[in-house]
Amino acid sequence: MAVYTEVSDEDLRSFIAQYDLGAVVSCKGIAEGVENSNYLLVTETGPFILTLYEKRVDPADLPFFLGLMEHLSARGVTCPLPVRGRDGEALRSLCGRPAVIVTFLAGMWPRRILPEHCAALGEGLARLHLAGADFPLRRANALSLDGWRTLHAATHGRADAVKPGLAAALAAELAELERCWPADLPCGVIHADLFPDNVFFRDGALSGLIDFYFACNDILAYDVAVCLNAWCFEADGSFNVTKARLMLASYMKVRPLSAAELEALPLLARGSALRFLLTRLYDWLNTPAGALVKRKDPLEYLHKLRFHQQVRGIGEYGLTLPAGAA
Ligand SMILES: Nc1ncnc2c1ncn2[C@@H]1O[C@H](COP(=O)(O)OP(=O)(O)OP(=O)(O)O)[C@@H](O)[C@H]1O
Ligand SMILES: N[C@@H](CCO)C(=O)O
Repeated sequence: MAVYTEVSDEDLRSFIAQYDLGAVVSCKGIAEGVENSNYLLVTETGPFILTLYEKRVDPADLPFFLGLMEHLSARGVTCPLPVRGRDGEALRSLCGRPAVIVTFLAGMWPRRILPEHCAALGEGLARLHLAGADFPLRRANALSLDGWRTLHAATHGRADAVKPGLAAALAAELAELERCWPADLPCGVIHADLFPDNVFFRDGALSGLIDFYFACNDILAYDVAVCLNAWCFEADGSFNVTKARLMLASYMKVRPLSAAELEALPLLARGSALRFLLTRLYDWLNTPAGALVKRKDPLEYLHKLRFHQQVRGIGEYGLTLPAGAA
């Protein structure tokens, strides 16, 4: 469970006194997520989410994340809205951590992913990309090539303890991606972590997106590749081409992908697989025994990386190149 920082009743009462939310009715740690401490906070005026930002969030990035949620929400993308206190500020400090209250989104993330979820996700992702186009703040992707190199250096020495040969496989893949990572694809604001547990559905329809704390400016099709990995593989490791085709086709109805973006997908999917393999590996090796957080399996992403290394064309993702493309 992701509650790294315990908040005492007294600290919470004086924190909430800075808002017009009424008195606290209850505040319970949420047993999901791995990055930040999240609480379901119920006050006299309704439910909210209280987040204390932990390890991977640089406080200097919070204006980008919070501003982005406000920007997207104003353009019809349903996502949490930061709640401002009486002083007009949304971002403050609690228990020595940066902390924010955001609005509560109704809905549930899908525990069993169906093809129709993938179709809705594709459309939602494309709408997010269009809505983010005029967001004025910028944030580089801290978990792209340079960040992977740093994580690689921090995990290299112990990777083989997780799986023999993993260290060499990671070194070779990182070197290859550094050599041929695309430099001229369309960029914009991406979510960068749009896994099923960050997408809520209600009555069968996508009802909202959460967890913008990896959002940044990067290659738009990289976000599509993150979703291919997170949504289109089955629990047994097999790739579900029907889900991929539906996701990509729905995305392209809202924001068509160019031939160059489509051709780059296998490479971008390898990069995305390496990103989650490295962050999971780092956490695997560095999460203290007894921590109240469930470590995610890095090797799931080694398997996905291997899959994309074998892909020879986007036909394997259920698509054909547009007419006239090389
Ligand atoms: N605005 C919200 N409305 C409703 N529930 C929310 C909201 N924000 C977070 N939650 C709940 O808290 C859980 C964890 O939130 P979140 O995914 O943001 O945490 P995290 O630690 O950043 O996780 P991750 O590992 O996905 O990066 C979600 O799965 C959801 O159940
Ligand atoms: N979505 C990430 C965890 C949060 O970054 C993963 O599954 O590894």
